[in-house]
Amino acid sequence: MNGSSGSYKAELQAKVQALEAFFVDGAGLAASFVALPPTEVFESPPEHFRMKAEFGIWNHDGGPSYAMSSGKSQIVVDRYPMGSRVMCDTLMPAVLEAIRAEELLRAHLFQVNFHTTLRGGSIVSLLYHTPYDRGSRRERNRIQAENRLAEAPTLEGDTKGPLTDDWEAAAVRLQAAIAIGDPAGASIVGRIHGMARVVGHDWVEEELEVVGVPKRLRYRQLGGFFCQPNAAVCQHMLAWARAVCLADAAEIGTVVEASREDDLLELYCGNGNFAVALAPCFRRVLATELVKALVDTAKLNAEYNDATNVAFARVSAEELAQAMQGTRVFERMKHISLEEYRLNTVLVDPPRAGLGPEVCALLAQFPRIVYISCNPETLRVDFEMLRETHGIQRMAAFDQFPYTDHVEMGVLLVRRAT
Ligand SMILES: C[S@@+](CC[C@H](N)C(=O)[O-])C[C@H]1O[C@@H](n2cnc3c(N)ncnc32)[C@H](O)[C@@H]1O
Repeated sequence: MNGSSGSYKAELQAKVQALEAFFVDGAGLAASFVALPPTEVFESPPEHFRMKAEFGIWNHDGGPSYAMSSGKSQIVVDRYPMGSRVMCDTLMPAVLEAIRAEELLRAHLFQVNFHTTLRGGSIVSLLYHTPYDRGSRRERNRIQAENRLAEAPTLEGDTKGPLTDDWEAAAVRLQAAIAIGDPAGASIVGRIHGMARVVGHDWVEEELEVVGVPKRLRYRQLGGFFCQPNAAVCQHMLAWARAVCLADAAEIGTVVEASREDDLLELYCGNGNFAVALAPCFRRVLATELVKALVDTAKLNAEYNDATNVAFARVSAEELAQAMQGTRVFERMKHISLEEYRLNTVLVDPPRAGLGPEVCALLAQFPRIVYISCNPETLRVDFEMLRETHGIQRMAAFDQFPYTDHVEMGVLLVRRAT
């Protein structure tokens, strides 16, 4: 990356062209793709766009350094201008200085993860190899539940094992050093095998400005769980999804003060990122997600933003399909009366693996599908199923990952009249 905005734009243009060609020229797919709508392209800032990044720790003669893998080799990273400003200018130098100075922080450390925000406030996660017997499963569970390692067991004779009380004291010193450069501060989290010792919180709070939303949206984001990595582009994604949902509201419901009179179903809702931003556009929203910690965070985020018309359920997309077909009943959905919803729009934002046949069959029943995809290959496979009933009406490329081949897509699929 050379950081010049000219080269950024040229790279993005090439990426979008490749994406369009991929959809039009795909083997056996050309016939229904030739009439693609023009791609709406949403740029990233050319620098300091990544809110989250992970670095390996490479120990060499000059002391530990940050490293990233490139093919089979490791590249030392001295400066990382793709990382957010606070990550690049404050956190990375402070953490490196601390781990060079403090054996307690350095011993068995193999990775450092940064999670930052536009609002201010960060998490620095230090990941350690386990140098000791972790004890019985029951004991591990107890420790995990407390989210602390009050008396972390150490290797016999090794008084410097990770995550001891002495480690915590060193983490507190690191936290204080970071606060000198960044008054919003950082939490320091030591992690070993799913267990964590936390100095501060294992979460951050973000605020996003979304076109059409009068107040900034406030989100809690959990350390170690999914959230959109490029906050500036995430703001575009949320604004686009709102515009797409409202654009032809009159076709299905009646537009009342820029909101629909029908309801939204969301699958793969994560921490409520889309649900919260889309709630004012709909009468009601039913949002579902597999991971309990994310569902709990999504509920909190709905509260933060007065999104009182959103209900959440912890079910997988496949389970929801079964519930909607009436083939299974879930205790986890007992607070939801599906028959009370007027669901005409469904929004999906699946992981890289895409939707699969069971979920596509559910989606095919909806007049409108908003499909956010981090993997154009699986989007195309899913569309092979959905093309029987739906055509692509809008298509967007969100440049979440500048200077890589990856691109996030948004597609509005509308059911063809029969
Ligand atoms: C790409 S993330 C999108 C999250 C959210 N839309 C956002 O913008 O932050 C995909 C989400 O799907 C969830 N997930 C993965 N497999 C799932 C499944 N089979 N059913 C429901 N949710 C699933 C993950 O836990 C993750 O939160």
